[in-house]
Amino acid sequence: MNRSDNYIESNFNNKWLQSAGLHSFYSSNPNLPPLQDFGFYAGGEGDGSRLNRSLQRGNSGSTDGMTPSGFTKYGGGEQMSPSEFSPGLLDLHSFDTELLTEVHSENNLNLLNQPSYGEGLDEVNAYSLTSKFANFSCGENNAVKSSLADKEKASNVAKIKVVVRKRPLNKKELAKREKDIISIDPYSGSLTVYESKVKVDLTEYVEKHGFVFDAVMNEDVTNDEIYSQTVEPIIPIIFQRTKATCFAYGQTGSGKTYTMQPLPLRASQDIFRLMHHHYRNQGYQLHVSFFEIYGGKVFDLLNDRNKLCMREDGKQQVCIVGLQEYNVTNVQTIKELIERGNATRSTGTTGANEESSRSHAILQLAVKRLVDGNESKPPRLVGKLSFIDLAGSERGADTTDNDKQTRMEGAEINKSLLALKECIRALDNDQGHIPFRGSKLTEVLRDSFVGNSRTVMISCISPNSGSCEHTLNTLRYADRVKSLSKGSNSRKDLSSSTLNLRNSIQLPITSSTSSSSILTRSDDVRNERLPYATNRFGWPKQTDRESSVSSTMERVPVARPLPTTYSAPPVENYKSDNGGTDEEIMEDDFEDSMEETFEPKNISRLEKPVTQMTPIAEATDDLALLLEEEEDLVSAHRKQVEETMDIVREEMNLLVEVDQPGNQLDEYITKLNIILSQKAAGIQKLQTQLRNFQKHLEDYNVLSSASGGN
Ligand SMILES: Nc1ncnc2c1ncn2[C@@H]1O[C@H](COP(=O)(O)OP(=O)(O)OP(=O)(O)O)[C@@H](O)[C@H]1O
Repeated sequence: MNRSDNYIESNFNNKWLQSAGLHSFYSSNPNLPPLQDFGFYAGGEGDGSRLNRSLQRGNSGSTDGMTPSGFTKYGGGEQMSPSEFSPGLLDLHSFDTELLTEVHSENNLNLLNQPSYGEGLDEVNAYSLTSKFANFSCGENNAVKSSLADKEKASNVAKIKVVVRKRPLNKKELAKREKDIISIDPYSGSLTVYESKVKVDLTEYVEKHGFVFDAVMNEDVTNDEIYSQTVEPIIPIIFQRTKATCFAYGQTGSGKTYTMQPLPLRASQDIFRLMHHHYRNQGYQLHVSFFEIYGGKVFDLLNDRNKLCMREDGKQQVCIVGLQEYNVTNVQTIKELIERGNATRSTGTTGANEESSRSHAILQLAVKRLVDGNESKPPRLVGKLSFIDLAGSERGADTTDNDKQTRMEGAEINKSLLALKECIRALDNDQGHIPFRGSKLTEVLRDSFVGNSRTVMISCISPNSGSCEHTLNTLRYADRVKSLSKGSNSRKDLSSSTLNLRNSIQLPITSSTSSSSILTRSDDVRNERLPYATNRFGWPKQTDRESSVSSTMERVPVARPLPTTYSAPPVENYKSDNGGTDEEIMEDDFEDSMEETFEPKNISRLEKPVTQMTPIAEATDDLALLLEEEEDLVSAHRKQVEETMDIVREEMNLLVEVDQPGNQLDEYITKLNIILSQKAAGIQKLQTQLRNFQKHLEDYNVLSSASGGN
C-alpha cells in the first residue's frame, strides 16, 4: 500500500467519523488502529471484509450521514449501493462558482489557522510531494504566498492546450518497410508531415505540411512526460474552482488508449497529495464518476450501465440525472472503479473493441468540499477534471455496414464529431450562437470551452506513410481546436499560435525518397508560411483550410518532352486511407475522434426537483445545416476531381497524337488511366459516404424522436 495515497490525517478522520456516525464510538476506543488501516474501498489490500468490520464497529451510529454520494467498498463482494444514499443528480454547469463560498479566502483562513505543517506521518515526504505544485509552508506569509502562487498558476495555465504525440512505427509497419513521415522539433513545438504525391505528369514530389502546437512529443517520450506536459499543471487549479478536460483524438491505433489510460491515476495521486497535505483539514473530498455516450444516450458505467437522462434546467445548465458518484480515498479504489467501468463498457455490446471505439467514455474526478465543515450537508463541487476517451471518427465515416445498429452507432459518432467541429468553428468565428446542442457530446463539452475551464487535447498520430491522410486530418482538427484559444487567451498564447503553419511545400521526390526515412531535412518550417488570409486573430480562416486540388496539379504542357523512363509511383502515393484519391475535404469533416469532458455538476443537490427541468431539444436545424455543408463539400470536391479528369483526358488525347515508337506512350497512358479510375473511385466513395451519412441521420432522427430525445 502506498502510504501517502491512503494516509488520512487524524483531524480529517474525526470529521469523517462524525459524518459516518462513528466518531463517538471511535473516540471511546482509542486503541483502535488508525482509520486508514481499515482499507476502505479495498484500497491497498482490496479486502472488502475490512469495510464490514469498520461498519460493524460503527454500528452504534447511523450510516445515513455517510458521504453524500454513497459509501461503497470494492473488491469484497458486498456493496452498499450508492443509490441508497444519493439519487445522483449531476449538475453539469452551474454550481461551483455560483454556489461556493469564497474558497480562496477560506483557504487562506484555514492555512493561516492550521497548525504548523509537519504533524502528520508523512511530513518530509509530503513536502517533497507537494512542493512541485505550490510553495506552501507554515506561517501566515507563506500561506498567503501559497494562495497567490496558486492564483498565478491558474492564470498561467493555457485555456486550451493542444499537444501532439507521435507513436513509434509498429512491427507491422516496419515489416512493410513503411516510412516515418513525421519529423518533430520538440523545442519549437513544430511538426512536419512529408506527404508523398504524384503530379498528373507522374512527377513524384513531397508535399510538406508544417504545424506548430503547444507541445509536440516524439515517439521516445514516456507517459510520465505526457502527464507532466498535459494534466499535471492543471491539478492545482482544480482546487481553484476550475473545470478541466483532457481528451485524446486520433485515428484508430494511433495510441489514444495508451496515452490516456495512465492519466487519471496519476492525476488522482497528485490530487490526493494536495488534499492530504497542502489542503489538509479543509474538508476536501474526491469523487469519481464514469459514464459513456453510446448511440446518443448516456449510460452509467459504475451503476450497471443504467441509462441516464440529461436535462437542462431553467438556467440552461445541463444535468445528468441519476449519475452515480463515489467518494474515494485512495488511488487503488479509483483503479478498481476504472476497471469495473471498462468491464461494464466492454460487455455492453457485442465486440469489445468495436464497442470501445464506438462510444465516448467520460471519467470524472470531482474535488468537493464540505460546506462550513458540516458533514451532514452534501459537499459542494470545487473543481473537476474529466478524461474523455472519444469514439474513433473514422469508423463512423466509413460505415458501409447495413446492420441497423452499426449504422446508428456510426450516425451518432458522425453527428457528435460534426457537431463538435461546428462548435469549434462557431467559437472560432466568434459567432453569437454556439450549437452546443448539436449532440450529447457537445452538450457535455460545453463547459470545457467556456467559463473558467481548461481543455487539454492530446492528438495522437501514427508515423507511417500509410496513415498520412488520417494524420493530416488529426493535425488539422487539432489546429482548429488550438485556434479556439486565440480569442480567449493571453497575448502570449496568441503570439505563439500565430506561428502555426498551413503551408504545403513541394519538394522533389529524388532527395526525399532515397533514404529509408524521408525525414532528413531540418527545414525551419516557420519560415515557409504562405500568405493565407487570416481572421482577426491572425490565424488562417476556415475557408483557407483546404488548398484547392487543381493548385497542386500542374497541367502538362503540350510541348513538354515526355520522360524517357517512368518510375512507377507506388499506388499508396495516390490512395488515401479511405480509398479516395485526393483531398481531405471529407475526412476533415468525418475524421478523428475527439474526446470531450463532461463536467457534471453538483451531484450533491439531490433534492432538486426534476420537474424544474425541461428536456433538451434536438438540434435538427443545426444538423440540417451540417448536412447541407457536407453536401456542398462533396459537390465542390466532385467538381474539382471532374476538372482534373478533363485535364487528364485531354493530355491523353494529345499524347496519342504525338505517339512515336520509343516514347513509351502505352505505359504512360496506362498510368493516366489508373489515375482516372482512382479519381472516379474517389468520387464514388465520397458519394457513398454522403449517402450513408444521410441515411444515418434519418435513422438517428427517427430513433431520437421515438425515444423522446434521450
Ligand atoms: N507512444 C507509444 N509507444 C509505444 N507503443 C505505443 C505508443 N502508442 C501506442 N502504442 C501501441 O500501439 C498500439 C495501439 O495503441 P492504442 O490501442 O492506444 O491505440 P488507440 O488509438 O487507442 O486505438 P483504438 O482507437 O483502436 O482504441 C498498442 O499496441 C499500443 O501499445
